[in-house]
Amino acid sequence: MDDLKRQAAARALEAVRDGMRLGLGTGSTAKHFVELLGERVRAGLDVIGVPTSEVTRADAERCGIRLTTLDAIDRLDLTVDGADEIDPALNVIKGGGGALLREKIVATASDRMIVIADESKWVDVLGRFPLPVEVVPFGLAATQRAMAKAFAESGVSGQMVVRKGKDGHVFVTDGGHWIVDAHLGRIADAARLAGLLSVIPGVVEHGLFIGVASTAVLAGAQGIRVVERR
Ligand SMILES: O=C[C@H](O)[C@H](O)[C@H](O)COP(=O)(O)O
Repeated sequence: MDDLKRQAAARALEAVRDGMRLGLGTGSTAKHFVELLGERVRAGLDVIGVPTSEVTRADAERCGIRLTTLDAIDRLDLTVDGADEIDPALNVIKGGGGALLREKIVATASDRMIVIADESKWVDVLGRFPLPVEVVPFGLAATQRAMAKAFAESGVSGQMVVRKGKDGHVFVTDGGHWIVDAHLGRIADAARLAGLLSVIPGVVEHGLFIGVASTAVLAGAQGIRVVERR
C-alpha cells in the first residue's frame, strides 16, 4: 500500500515545474510527495511551498523545501494532497488526519489541486469513511444537534463521535478545534450536505471538498490511473 501511495506521489510530481508555488498536503500519501519533492529541490528545482499542517511544515523543512504563507503570496499554482475517499465527480472526503481546515484553505487558494491516493480510496458514493467535521468546543452539543438536522435535511443519518487522539484525550487540530467524525455510510447528495454544514455557526469546516480537486492520481496493482474532473 505504501508503495502505491509513493507511486501516486511520483506521478503528481511530474506536474511540478520550476518556479511553482505549491500547496503541500498532509497525511501518509502527501508525505511521500513532500519527500520526493525534497529530492528534486536538492537537485536544483526552485519551488516554494505552503504546508497544510504543522506536521507537513516539519517534514518540508527537513526535506529542504522553501516555505511561505498565504499572507506573503496571493495564489498557489498547484496543491498536491491525499484523500480519504474520492468519487467519480472528484468530490472528496478529507480530514482523516485532522488537517482539513488548512487543507481546504490552501487547496481553494490554488489554481489546481491534484489528489493522490491508492485505488482503495476510490468509491462510487462518498460516506463509508466517517466525515470529519471540525468544530469549536464551545456549545458542542448545540452544534451536534444542528449537524443532525443538516444530516436529516440532506437524507443521511448516523452516529457522531468526538475524535480522540492516541493518548485517549480529545484530538485537537492545529487550529485549536475539535473533530466530530460523522458515520453516515452513504452521502447521496454531498454538495447539499456540504452547504448545510457550512452555515452552522459552531462548524469551522467540514471534510467534504466539493468541486475543489481537478485531478485524481490513483495507484493500483494494475498501474496508475489519472482522472480529470469533467
Ligand atoms: O487530514 C488529513 C488529510 O486530509 C489526509 O490527506 C487524508 O486523511 C488522507 O491521508 P492518507 O494519505 O494518510 O490516507
